[in-house]
Amino acid sequence: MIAFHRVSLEYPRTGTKALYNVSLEVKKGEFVYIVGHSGAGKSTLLSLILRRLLPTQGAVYFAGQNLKALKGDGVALHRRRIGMVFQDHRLLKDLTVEENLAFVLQVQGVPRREWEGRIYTALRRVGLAHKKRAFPEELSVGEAQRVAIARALLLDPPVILADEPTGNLDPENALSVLEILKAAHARGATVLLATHSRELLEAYPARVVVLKAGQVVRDERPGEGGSIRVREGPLGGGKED
Ligand SMILES: Nc1ncnc2c1ncn2[C@@H]1O[C@H](COP(=O)(O)OP(=O)(O)OP(=O)(O)O)[C@@H](O)[C@H]1O
Repeated sequence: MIAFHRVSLEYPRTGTKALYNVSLEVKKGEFVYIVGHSGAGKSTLLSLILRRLLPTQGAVYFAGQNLKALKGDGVALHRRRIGMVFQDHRLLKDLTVEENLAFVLQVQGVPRREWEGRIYTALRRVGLAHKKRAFPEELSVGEAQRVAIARALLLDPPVILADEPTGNLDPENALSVLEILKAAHARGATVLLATHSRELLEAYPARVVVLKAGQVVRDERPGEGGSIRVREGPLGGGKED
């Protein structure tokens, strides 16, 4: 589904080498944690999949297609295949929950007759159908993040990228976000989740890719090499191992 072939990424303005020679393959339907210290390159890796960035060297493939070859509409169509969730909810504050979701459907050209059903399904999946008329500031932090996930899942994208989606949440809300992502995974989505949270990895063991200073230093699936437990260091405890 997603493949990195010897990808390096240098940010041109600062010369920061954020990724170096990363090769990685994620199969359709996999659930993958991306972990590593702050600055290890997790967000950069997700931005390359979104094609917000192009590699300085190497290539990123999505469903067999080199993302570098996408032009014009191709980029927008590519991004439709991806549901993106960030640490902050990024909801539009002057729109209600249902208007926030309708806005996405409008932008994506979904026929108006489908809006109500799609919005209801998406909100029900995150347990917030009863909040459709609330404004973002009338929601708790956890609820707002669940609405943001509902928005990301509106078009049933085959791939979900979540960049530290539980970073602002208490453990209970973090686990409910994980449950929603697990359910999307169970419906067949490929999920990449960048996180510092050891609790998530323990609550739902899955493949773990560890980045350190822009390189993949570990890549383990549950049951492989005995354990997927990641040591104290790479989860962002602040000290290098
Ligand atoms: N737009 C940018 N321009 C220049 N350098 C950048 C940019 N974005 C990130 N970097 C640098 O690239 C490196 C990787 O950053 P990245 O955001 O990918 O790390 P991360 O693992 O997601 O960190 P965090 O856990 O703090 O979000 C860091 O050294 C960072 O300072």
